[in-house]
Amino acid sequence: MATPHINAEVGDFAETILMPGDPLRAQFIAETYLENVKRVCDVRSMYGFTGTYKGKPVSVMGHGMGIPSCSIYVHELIKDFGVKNIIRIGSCGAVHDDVKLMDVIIAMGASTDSKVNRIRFANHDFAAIADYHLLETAVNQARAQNVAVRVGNVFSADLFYSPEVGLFDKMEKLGILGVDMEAAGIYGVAAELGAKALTILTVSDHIKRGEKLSAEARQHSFNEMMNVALETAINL
Ligand SMILES: O=P(O)(O)O[C@H]1O[C@H](CO)[C@@H](O)[C@H]1O
Ligand SMILES: O=c1cc[nH]c(=O)[nH]1
Repeated sequence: MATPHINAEVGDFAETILMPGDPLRAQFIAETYLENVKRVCDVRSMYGFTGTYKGKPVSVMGHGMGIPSCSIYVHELIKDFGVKNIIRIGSCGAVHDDVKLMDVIIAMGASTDSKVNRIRFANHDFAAIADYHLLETAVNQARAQNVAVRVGNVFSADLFYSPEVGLFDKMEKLGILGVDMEAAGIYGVAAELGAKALTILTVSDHIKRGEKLSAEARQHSFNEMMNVALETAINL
């Protein structure tokens, strides 16, 4: 039955869903990679699609920007629509000298300045981590496709434009590979509701060097990440 944010029916989504922040990236993926595609929801133009990839069912849907937005969609997809595996496919900023635009990062864990996981966990630190099977499958699929991936810790920030002087230097020192705005929240929702989650990111900005991809490139050019995510989705 439809929820306040997803106007689909039970059974409309596959067990595994790919989720970018941008609903137009979701549409691009559905139109470019999936066959037999049906648009299954469109509330607030947050488009969701289900189709097949190499004959196996896969869904793709946007989740918006920031932990509050993605938490609503991921919660309802798991609880109301039976989705079992969430694979976020996002963009991120880099802070390390040796990480460059278009590099692909797999978030083994996600640090954050958001309080959501403390709210879930009696104000204690919660280690927001990827599901190991999803992680291992993604690494294996990347190797099979000769896609170089970095695997490690990312940082999910509440603010895209951070006023905290020096925060990015601290991140670099602590080995944070990329900065996004959702991974830690999605890992928290998945843990709370007993689902599996993974985040794969493509570097769209170098925060320290001031380098940026265009909006068009963020929507249409992340093919290596899409291929790794789609092959992961059908090899679980
Ligand atoms: O490209 P997406 O998946 O939206 O991810 C990143 O891009 C947005 C900010 O530009 C935030 O949602 C951030 O996490
Ligand atoms: O959250 C994000 C996403 C892309 N680039 C950034 O700098 N931060």
